[in-house]
Amino acid sequence: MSGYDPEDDGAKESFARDMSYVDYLALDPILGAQHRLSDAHDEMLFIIQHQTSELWMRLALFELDAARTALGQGQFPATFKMLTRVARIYDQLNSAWDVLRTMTPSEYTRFRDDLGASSGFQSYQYRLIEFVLGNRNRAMMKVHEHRPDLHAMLTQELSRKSLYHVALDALADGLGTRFAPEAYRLDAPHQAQEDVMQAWMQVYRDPEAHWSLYELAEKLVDLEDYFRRWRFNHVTTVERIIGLKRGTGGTSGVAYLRRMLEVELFPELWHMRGSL
Ligand code: HEM
Ligand SMILES: N[C@@H](CC(=O)c1ccccc1NC=O)C(=O)O
Repeated sequence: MSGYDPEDDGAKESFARDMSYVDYLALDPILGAQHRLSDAHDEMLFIIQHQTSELWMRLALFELDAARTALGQGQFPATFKMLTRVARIYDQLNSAWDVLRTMTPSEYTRFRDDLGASSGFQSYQYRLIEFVLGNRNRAMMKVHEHRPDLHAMLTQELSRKSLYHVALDALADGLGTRFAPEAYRLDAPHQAQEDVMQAWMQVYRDPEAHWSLYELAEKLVDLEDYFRRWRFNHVTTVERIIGLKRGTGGTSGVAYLRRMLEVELFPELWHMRGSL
């Protein structure tokens, strides 16, 4: 495109008084926030990988919260669209591990000590996502006590119904039934309930009769499937990079992360499949 001058083409070029791309996207704070603590080349990758993950998690939270509201109002198509978007976000996060995996243990050790006791274990957005979905463990909030604002955000989330609780309301309404209160505990991980499992089985045995609930169930399973892949990619990357060392956050590291692979967000949706 030799000789091309955007001005001849009508491109606006003076932004002294108008909002520009840089202004709108707040690129100064965002692109000025990569503060390496070492001179290790790979630390830049490490920081950006985490910052981009946190940005995608921000969007995931935004969508999950809106999906929860829409579902509470019986707006199934809008809910499905947002849940599909969250699954796509996880697809993005899952692919991103391929970039981080280019870092070897030799390269990571060059700056690991500089990380101190900081760890993804302290990602409040990750914990909020778990809380919104229904995996609620108050013990995970303790690391945020030094930040009353973040602690309050997590506490506030525990006072609301989880996305799964709202899905169970929709399920109960659709089938004209009610579930025992154990299904609705606000501040504990959701435990599989027999009545809920029976209800989902009713839906799967006659999908045509309960199409919206059937679609909702599959969206939730899809979401959990992607979420599980994220956990698996994380633990595999961690093992590849630090082996069985303890985590900077103080946990057993890979052993802890393997244990987390067993978490079930929507247990009845997985358990009932073997009985169909
Ligand atoms: C070199 C790469 C990485 C290593 C070696 C690593 C290591 C670890 C370890 C050992 C833990 C357990 C907690 C601890 O004691 O520190 C952990 C937790 C965690 N990490 Fe990473 N991690 C890496 C990359 C990432 C990335 C890219 C993210 C994306 C945000 C992330 C997010 C998390 C989260 C959310 C937890 C808490 C998981 C839970 O409680 O279930 N990590 N990580
Ligand atoms: N827990 C990691 C350190 C780590 O990965 C980390 C450190 C600071 C900020 C984010 C991190 N990512 C995930 O845990 C480790 O034990 O090496």
